Amino acid sequence: MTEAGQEDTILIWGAGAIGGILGAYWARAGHPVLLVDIDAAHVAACNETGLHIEGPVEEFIQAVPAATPDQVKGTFRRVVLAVKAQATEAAMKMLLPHLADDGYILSAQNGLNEHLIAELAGPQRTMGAFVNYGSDWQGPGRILFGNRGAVVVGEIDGSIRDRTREMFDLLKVFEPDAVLTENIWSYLWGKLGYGAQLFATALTPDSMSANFADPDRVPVLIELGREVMKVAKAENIPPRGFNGFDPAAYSDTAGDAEARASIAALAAFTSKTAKTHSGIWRDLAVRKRRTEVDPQIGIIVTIAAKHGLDVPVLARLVELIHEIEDGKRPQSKDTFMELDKVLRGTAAA
Ligand SMILES: NC(=O)C1=CN([C@@H]2O[C@H](COP(=O)(O)OP(=O)(O)OC[C@H]3O[C@@H](n4cnc5c(N)ncnc54)[C@H](OP(=O)(O)O)[C@@H]3O)[C@@H](O)[C@H]2O)C=CC1
Ligand SMILES: CC(C)(CO)C(=O)C(=O)O
Repeated sequence: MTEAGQEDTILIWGAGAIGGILGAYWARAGHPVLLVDIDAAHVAACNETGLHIEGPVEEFIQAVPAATPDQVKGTFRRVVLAVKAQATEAAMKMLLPHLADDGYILSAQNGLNEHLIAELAGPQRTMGAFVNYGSDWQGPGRILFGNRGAVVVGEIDGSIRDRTREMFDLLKVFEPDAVLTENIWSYLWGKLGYGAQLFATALTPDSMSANFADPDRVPVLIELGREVMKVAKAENIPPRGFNGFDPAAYSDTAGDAEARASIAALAAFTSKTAKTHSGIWRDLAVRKRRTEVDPQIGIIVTIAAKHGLDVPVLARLVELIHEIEDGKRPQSKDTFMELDKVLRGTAAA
């Protein structure tokens, strides 16, 4: 599909909601891009009719070359990995033969995938990113761009290199307010806090905003933020805020008023998107597939245990998501309120 020697083409591995948007914007701006996805129908649609970006942010159709993994030839200097976290290892095995020795992989994912990428590709070939824009893969060749959101790039060792500035400039093509950081882990841990809250919203059929606005659910949402921030502190990471999520509001020195204000800000931010529900909700309710709960939330429980910390609400959240995945529980407010029982110490042993 792509000839050897085309090292400057940006390879986007995983061309769904997040990768597809990046690819469409970069291609429109004249950057050479190749989308790679295991969904053959999506690849065919991108090649035949172009990628349709839909929704309130911008609507356009962009021609972008696309390939399935087996069709990719040659090596590339810049690879963006945008698969779900649980697909990282399999995708890495497919893409590593195509990564130039002096190239890098940018993780445009939720979670701490940069650790696994660094293990497999080497820390020198790993770059971190935090993305909080909202998008949904709708079907072959169609992606909803629901809302703009924070976009941050940084090296995993905190250095700022020519390649980091180059990627920063590329991200600004797509998101003018993108940020270049010397501490990408701060943002990734901030997103883990927000991510835990989003996983809880996916226990119900309700929108993200309706969950954040429900007074019954606020204590649990606050506690999830607090548990994640406690673990971040033990890891010596000072989490950064974005788009209504204020990590300081969940610290051990903050009171309920600060935490409630952050939840209200999240209710407001999530009310202004065409992507009304999280990707987790979508995996469960629409795509009927397993979620990223183990690499995103399970990993926090594991890290907490290493520090001797108790995170019972996070641990129960992992169980409840698995029970929904396994068809043992519905997405309902009752399921959400199982977390409240843990918080109040009234859960059955
Ligand atoms: N969507 C959003 O609004 C946001 C998502 N994120 C994060 O971004 C990451 C990507 O999520 P998102 O774009 O939503 O996910 P999508 O499922 O929309 O896109 C991922 C794409 O990668 C494909 N894929 C899976 N395995 C491989 C592989 N081995 N090689 C090539 N392609 C593969 C998938 O195919 P198939 O579906 O057939 O498996 C799918 O088309 C996740 O970590 C998510 O949490 C972060 C912020 C916002
Ligand atoms: C923050 C959000 C909701 C995208 O905006 C997300 O990360 C998700 O869908 O999981």
